[in-house]
Amino acid sequence: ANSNDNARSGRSGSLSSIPAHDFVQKIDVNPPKGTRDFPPEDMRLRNWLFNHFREVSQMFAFEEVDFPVLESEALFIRKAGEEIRDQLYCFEDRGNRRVALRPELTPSLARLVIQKGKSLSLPLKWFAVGQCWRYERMTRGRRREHYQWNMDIIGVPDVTAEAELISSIVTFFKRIGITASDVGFKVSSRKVLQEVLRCYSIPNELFGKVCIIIDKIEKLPIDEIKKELRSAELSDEAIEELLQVLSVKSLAKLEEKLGAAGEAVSDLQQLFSLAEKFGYSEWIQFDASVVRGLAYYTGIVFEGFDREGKLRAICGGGRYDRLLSTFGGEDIPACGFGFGDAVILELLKEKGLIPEVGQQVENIVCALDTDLQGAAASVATILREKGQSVDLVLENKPLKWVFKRAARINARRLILVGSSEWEKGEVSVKNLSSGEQYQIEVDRLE
Ligand SMILES: CC(=O)Nc1cnc2ccccc2c1
Repeated sequence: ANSNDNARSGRSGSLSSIPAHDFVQKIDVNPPKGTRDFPPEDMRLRNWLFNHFREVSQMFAFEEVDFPVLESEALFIRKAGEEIRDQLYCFEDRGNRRVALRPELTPSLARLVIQKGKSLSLPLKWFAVGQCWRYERMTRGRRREHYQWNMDIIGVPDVTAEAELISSIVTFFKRIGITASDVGFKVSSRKVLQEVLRCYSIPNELFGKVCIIIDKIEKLPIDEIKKELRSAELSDEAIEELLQVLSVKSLAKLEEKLGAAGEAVSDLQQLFSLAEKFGYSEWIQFDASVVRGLAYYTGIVFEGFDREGKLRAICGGGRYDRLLSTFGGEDIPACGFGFGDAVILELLKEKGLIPEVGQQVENIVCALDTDLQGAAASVATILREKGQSVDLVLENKPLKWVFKRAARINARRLILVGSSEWEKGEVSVKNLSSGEQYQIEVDRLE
């Protein structure tokens, strides 16, 4: 039995005579593997970032939504060989239900759209900022959670929707000081793959799987890619043609290859001309090799990248016109993107753009002796009712301590409640930036 048992059974004398600390097992005070705490300074930076996510979303008239972090596992079971599936944080709950911590937000959004069905008036413009999870063997020491900003447009079949989404991300980048020389967007369409596969009469079911294999093209040796494509029943001829098309460097060359009649070329041409109207042409480039690693994309796909090539993709998205029917709903055209909270902070660090977000408190209020603690509380309440922030000193502390705290919380002014002033209904105020000092009736404080 461990020492706790002794304590409980009292075998070793009465508890009070023994310091409790002998018995309590120290728990691990770190957060679970792959997860983070957000102490105040980190939380201020996170709020700074998420406030920009929200302000841009609202500037584009998107409405905020959210979903449970816990979903039925079935929502994420796809058979296309995605990494996100291999790392699903899934388990059986105490009701023997197969559940999962969401690895992404889009399937939950699709579920809610189906649930709401006809009561929704299209188009929907929804955004969310939510924590997403993956279960990786800690061999890779990577994080198991991150926060993702998503924006989705549901009910618009035109590439005007994708153009709008890219515009919102460009707006976000500009707000935080990132320029077109720092990052760009690689843009392509999965209809390119579709048109090639159709020439080789590859069945549609294989489309998702082929995309997931192609998405690994920069991570695996080309022979491995070919091997996986062969095991997906593609002929060598189809594989060669596929890899050929994926290396096309311009929209003009693509048109030569696929002809101008196909949707792939016309969608991309429309997107690039819209980009000009939106004013973000210098942010985007055609890159046939972009397919993204999610099986459900069906059209335009794009990803934000750092031009120095040091970091992983900053964000990514695309059109997913067939997702709802995979859950038994009626298909509604849709597109969206996901923007994680990790890579962007690495980029901001690289560019020296991490903002100084200190605590900002307007007032620190302190009673000069204990029998004025109530008076100090009433002063704090008056100021708070005027909408001001107040750090009320809650114990009888020496002035030296109060000044140190005032500096640490970056208070604008110090309000001292002293007996002689209080008898006149006044307090004494010290402006902590100018040093100016004066007495004033509390009601005249603003
Ligand atoms: C760089 C990083 O933290 N990526 C990350 C971290 N956690 C995740 C959790 C779920 C899905 C994708 C994830 C991706």
